[in-house]
Amino acid sequence: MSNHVAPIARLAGAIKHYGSLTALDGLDLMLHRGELLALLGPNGAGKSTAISLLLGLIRADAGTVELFGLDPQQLVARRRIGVMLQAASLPPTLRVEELLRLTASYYPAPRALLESAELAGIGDLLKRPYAKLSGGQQRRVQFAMALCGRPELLFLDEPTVGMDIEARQKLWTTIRQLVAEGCAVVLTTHYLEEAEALADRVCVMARGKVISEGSVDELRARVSLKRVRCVTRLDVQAVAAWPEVVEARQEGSRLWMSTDAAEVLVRRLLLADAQLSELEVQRAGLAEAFTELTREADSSVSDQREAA
Ligand SMILES: Nc1ncnc2c1ncn2[C@@H]1O[C@H](COP(=O)(O)OP(=O)(O)OP(=O)(O)O)[C@@H](O)[C@H]1O
Repeated sequence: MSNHVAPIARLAGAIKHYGSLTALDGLDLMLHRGELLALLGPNGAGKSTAISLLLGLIRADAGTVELFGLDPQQLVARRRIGVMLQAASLPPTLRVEELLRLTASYYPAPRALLESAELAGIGDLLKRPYAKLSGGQQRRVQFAMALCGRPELLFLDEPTVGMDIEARQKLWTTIRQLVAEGCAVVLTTHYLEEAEALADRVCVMARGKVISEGSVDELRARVSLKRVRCVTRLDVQAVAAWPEVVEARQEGSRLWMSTDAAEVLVRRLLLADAQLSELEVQRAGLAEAFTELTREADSSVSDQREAA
């Protein structure tokens, strides 16, 4: 993505304190048109705080926060975005159709009602009262509300929590379609396969800062871990205690391990079990990369504390 084009959203050196707690500690983030950025990080990393700043819901204590080059609290900037937050409190007596019409009325050039409903897969829910829907159905309605204004930028905070597999796949397909049409998306998720499936770029946050940033492939390549799988009689707990094994677990008939010394581990496995079969070695997935990156960030903070 070209960096010469003005970003759609930008945080530069953003700092946010809640009392003595530092929620954002000089956060830098940038997003361009047609780009899907996944914001990952453990609980409390500052993801929702970063989104709240970009939505103009809270103010930064220091640093720059811009939406379309403007202060996010300006209505003209907010009319160009769609939002799906974690907790949505909506008037419970309204029917889905009424909620969608009401939301669309805030935007200058909204989509037709049926188009929004189709994109979110809620065509059959339009006449139903919102409060009577299941959690997953309510999330789909919230998605329809987020996209009904034809936004140039969508904020999706944990969008697929509570959705079944079919609803999640439908949402992913629609997100891809919107991005292909030029819409930018900021996605936060704890489902790493969701970031893996959708993101052009991933920012891993910890303690209010970006600790690693790149494409899914770049993040994977940045960590040295490999994933080893095989069918073996060896005991998972015994293998987990080997020094070259970072993590081990049983998955059905297979033993699954992550390691930073794949060759050493493979030699040891083959020596320990001559009957071992179906051996596979792969580069780490995003999940292992994420765990290793956040663990590195944790240990560098405790090293600094010990040195102080
Ligand atoms: N309104 C608030 N008042 C006080 N502390 C807050 C407030 N909002 C967030 N925090 C704190 O700021 C830190 C960052 O929170 P934030 O919700 O941004 O994290 P997050 O990465 O979105 O976490 P999660 O993955 O759990 O949603 C946390 O320590 C949280 O407890």
